[in-house]
Amino acid sequence: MIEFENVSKQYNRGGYALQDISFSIPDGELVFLAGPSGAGKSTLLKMIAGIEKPSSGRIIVNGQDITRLRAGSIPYLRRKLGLILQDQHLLNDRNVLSNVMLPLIVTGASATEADGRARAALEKVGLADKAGAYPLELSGGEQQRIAIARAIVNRPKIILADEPTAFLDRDNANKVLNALKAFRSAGVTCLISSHDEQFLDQASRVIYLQQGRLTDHWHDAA
Ligand SMILES: Nc1ncnc2c1ncn2[C@@H]1O[C@H](COP(=O)(O)OP(=O)(O)OP(=O)(O)O)[C@@H](O)[C@H]1O
Repeated sequence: MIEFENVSKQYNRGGYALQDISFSIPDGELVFLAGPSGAGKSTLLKMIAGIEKPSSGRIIVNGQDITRLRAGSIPYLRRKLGLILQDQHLLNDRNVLSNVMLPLIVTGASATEADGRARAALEKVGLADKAGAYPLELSGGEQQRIAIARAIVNRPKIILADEPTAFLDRDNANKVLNALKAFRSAGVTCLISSHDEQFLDQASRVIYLQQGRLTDHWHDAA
C-alpha cells in the first residue's frame, strides 16, 4: 500500500514540483503515472524511495510513515523497493549476471544464492540466455529488461519504474511492460511513469499529473 496525504514538494524555494497530492494505491495494482515532461512524475517516484523529501504532507509505504524516517533508515526502505530509475545505469564493465547479482551481494547473500536468484530473475524477464553478455552488447530494450531483473532480484513488494519505455520502439516497450505486468499476479505493486499515452490502457489505474497537480483522479482503465 502506498498512500500520499496532501503531499507538496518545493525545490530550493522555487515553484512547486508537486502540490497537494493525495491518493492511495492498494497492493497488487499496476498504476501508470502519466503527464507531460516536468509534471512531477520523477519527483513523486523519488519521494516514495526516500531520495527526495516532501516539503509538507505524509507518505506512507506499507504502513510506515517514510517522511519521518531518519536518514540512516532510508537504505533499508530502498532495499524493500524495486527501483528502475533514470540515473541508475547498468555497470558496463560487468556482465549481465554480475549486474543482477549485485543488489544481493551488497546485502550479504552468498555468491551461490545470488547466482541462483539472479538467473531466476533473468528467466522472468526472458533474458536467461544473456547472462554472460555485457550491457553494451544488448539492445536498449534488453538493457531495460536487465534493469528490471536487477530491481526484482530482492523480491520487492513494490516496483517503481521511471519512464522504463522511453526511447524504445513499440515492440520493445511492450516486452518491458509485459515483464513488469507479470509481477502483478504475484501481488507486487507497480508504479510506472510514462509520458507515452499509448500504453495507458494496460494499467489497472492511471494517475494524471499536470504542473505538479493531480488533474484527474483515479481513472480506471483496463
Ligand atoms: N533537483 C531538482 N532541483 C530543482 N528543481 C527540480 C529538481 N528536480 C526536478 N525539478 C523541477 O521539478 C519539476 C518536476 O520535475 P520532474 O522531473 O519531477 O518531472 P517529470 O514529470 O518527471 O518530467 P520528465 O518526464 O521530463 O522526467 C520541474 O519543474 C523540474 O524542473
